Amino acid sequence: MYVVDLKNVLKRFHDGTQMKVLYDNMNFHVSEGELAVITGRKESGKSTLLNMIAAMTPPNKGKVNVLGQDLLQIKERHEWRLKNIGFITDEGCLIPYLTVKQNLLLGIPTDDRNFMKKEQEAENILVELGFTEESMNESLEGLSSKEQILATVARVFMTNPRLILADEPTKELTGKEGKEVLQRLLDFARKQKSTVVVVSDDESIISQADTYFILEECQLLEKNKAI
Ligand SMILES: Nc1ncnc2c1ncn2[C@@H]1O[C@H](COP(=O)(O)OP(=O)(O)OP(=O)(O)O)[C@@H](O)[C@H]1O
Repeated sequence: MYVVDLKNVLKRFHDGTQMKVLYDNMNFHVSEGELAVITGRKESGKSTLLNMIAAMTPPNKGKVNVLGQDLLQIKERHEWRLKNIGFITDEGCLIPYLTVKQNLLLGIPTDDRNFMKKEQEAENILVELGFTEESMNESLEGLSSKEQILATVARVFMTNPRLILADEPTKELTGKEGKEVLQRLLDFARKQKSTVVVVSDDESIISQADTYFILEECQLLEKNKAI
């Protein structure tokens, strides 16, 4: 079974003056545990593709099946997404004045009988991602951009998602820092056996991909990794 399976997908938007076709009769699939990397020129539809896989925007035609589920048939899309998908972008979704650890434990009351277990889990994830005791107890706004993105990654891993979608998560970082964040993300995903679809043109990530695609002329073309 494919974790992501798009068949004959058409997606178009009207920008007010004309119709823009992003994909036409496009097919794309990713197997369980794989790392698929997607690149493409600006505004070719990379973010829209991840949004479609996360059931945030439907195709105009064709089928989108994710984790064995026809997305058009899901009634509670938000719940389904929270349960199954980890979405990582460079836009912060955490609360700046809370500490990293508090952000990871958000929504779990301290008197919940699982709180201590969850706290331990949060600490383990943060240590794995390179946080120290001190930095995990620092408010988010006191951290570097690199640490803030790693905190977002940690929050996603707290939900143990089967599928991780990452949309240029390190766009705002320098080459070296960006590579480090992506590498930590991939190492952790591999350990959790999550399937990953990442939009990135970082060559060190492309070289580790199981499959590598370029979004071009309304199609996802599979490319040889030797670029
Ligand atoms: N909800 C929408 N309504 C109208 N047009 C949209 C909508 N979402 C995306 N588009 C258009 O679709 C095109 C592709 O957008 P998308 O963000 O998916 O591309 P991208 O490849 O991720 O771009 P970038 O490389 O700049 O991040 C753009 O022209 C964008 O304006």
